[in-house]
Amino acid sequence: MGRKFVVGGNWKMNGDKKQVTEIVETLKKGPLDSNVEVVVGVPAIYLEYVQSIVPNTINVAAQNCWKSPKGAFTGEISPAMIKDIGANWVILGHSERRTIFGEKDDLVAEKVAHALESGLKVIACIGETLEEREAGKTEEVVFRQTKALLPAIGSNWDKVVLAYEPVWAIGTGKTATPQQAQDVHASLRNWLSANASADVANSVRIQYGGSVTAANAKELAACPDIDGFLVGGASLKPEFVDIVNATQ
Ligand SMILES: O=C(CO)COP(=O)(O)O
Repeated sequence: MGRKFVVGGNWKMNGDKKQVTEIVETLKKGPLDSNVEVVVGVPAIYLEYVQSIVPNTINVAAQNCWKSPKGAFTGEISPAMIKDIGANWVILGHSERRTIFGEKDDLVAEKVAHALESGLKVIACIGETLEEREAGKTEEVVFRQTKALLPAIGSNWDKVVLAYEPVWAIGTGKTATPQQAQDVHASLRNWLSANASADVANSVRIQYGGSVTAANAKELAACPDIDGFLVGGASLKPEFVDIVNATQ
């Protein structure tokens, strides 16, 4: 097993040049647990700048990209462009992309396939809404979202991190309990064992995201099937260092 803990900071559409510089300074001071992989999800316009100031122990991710290398797609960026400025990761299928920008499972899958083909690593996000959870459909939804990704990922599971982010826990201060998160992560692993392979199920890292803070990170990190976090609001604050170090 030995899944390396991976913590992502999704800055979303926040920060200006001064603030992103300060965040990077805080991360450089750390100290950050060297056993943890750290990825910062940066607004497109600051990707190259942040890539130029982070130490090589910190990875930089775009928060979205398009599904082809170039062309008449006004306002979009391609995996080739992300790679060109030296970043190696992209976050895809975030619930805000799905709900606000109408991205469906199929489009997310096409983006994942193209990003992987282009040599990027992918944080692929899945998660149910409150309505779906209350209707008892959590597993049905996360399995459907993951199933759409199977052909897109193919044999590239080692380049993929799954982020389970229940939509009702994002930005709400309402964290899933460690048990709720652990249960979904464990059933995802069972599903992957049956639908991908036992090896994929054992080796893929599954992050939890949704109102993770320094105060709740340790308890969540102690769950056997939680292999990291995707952090929104708290990734803009110094407490992100403590979240990275939650397994210490
Ligand atoms: O959406 C998230 C990370 O991608 C979670 O956001 P919050 O940590 O602000 O709830």
